[in-house]
Amino acid sequence: MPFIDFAHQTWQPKPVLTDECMRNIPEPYRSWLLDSGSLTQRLKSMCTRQFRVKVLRHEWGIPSRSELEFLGCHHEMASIREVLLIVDDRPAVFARSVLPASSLTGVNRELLELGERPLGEFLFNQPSLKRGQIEIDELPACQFNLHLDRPYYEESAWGRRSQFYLNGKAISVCEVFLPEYNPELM
Ligand SMILES: C=C(O[C@@H]1C=C(C(=O)O)C=C[C@H]1O)C(=O)O
Repeated sequence: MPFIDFAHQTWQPKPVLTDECMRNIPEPYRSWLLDSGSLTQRLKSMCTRQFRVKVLRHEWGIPSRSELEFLGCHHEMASIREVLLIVDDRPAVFARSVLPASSLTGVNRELLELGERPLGEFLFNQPSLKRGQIEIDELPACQFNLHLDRPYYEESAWGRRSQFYLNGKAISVCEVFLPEYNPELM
C-alpha cells in the first residue's frame, strides 16, 4: 500500500513566516507549531496517563517533489516514516518524516531502527542538531482518515514541516495536529 503522499497533494511551499502569516494561525496551534523544541516532550508534559508512538509505516520510498525541494535533494530514495502520536489513547498528531538515503550515515543510521521510540528522543539528544526552516499550513484533515477510527469530513488540520540537520545532513519532519485533539484543553 503506497504512502499517503499527502505532502505532494496539498503541501505547497510557503513563504518565510511573516508576522501576518503567524497572526493567521489560530491558537492554541500557533504556540505549538512555532515552538522550536521537541513536540514529543511537550505532548508528554500534557499526558495524564500514556504517550506512545503508533508507527503506521517506516519503509524506503520516493519522497514527493515538494518534500525533495524542501530538503534540497534531487530524485533520491528515502526512509519514510509515518506515525500517529497517541496522547492518553487519543491520536493527537500525524507525523511524516523523510530521511534521505544520503543523510543516513554514521550515527544517523540509528534513525532506521527507531521502532516505537519517538524520533524526537533521538533528534534532541544529538549535540549536532540544528533546526532549519519551519513552514506552517492548514490541510484537509480527511486525508488521514485511513489511519483513524473516526473520519473527518470538512475539518481542516494545522500542521508544520521542519528541516532538521543532523551532523550536517538534512531530514524533514511534518507534523499535523488532528482536529479532535486540542492540546490546551486536554
Ligand atoms: C521531531 C520530533 O519527533 C516526534 C516524533 C516522531 C516520530 O516518532 O516519528 C515524528 C514527529 C515528531 O512529532 C519531536 O519530538 O519534536
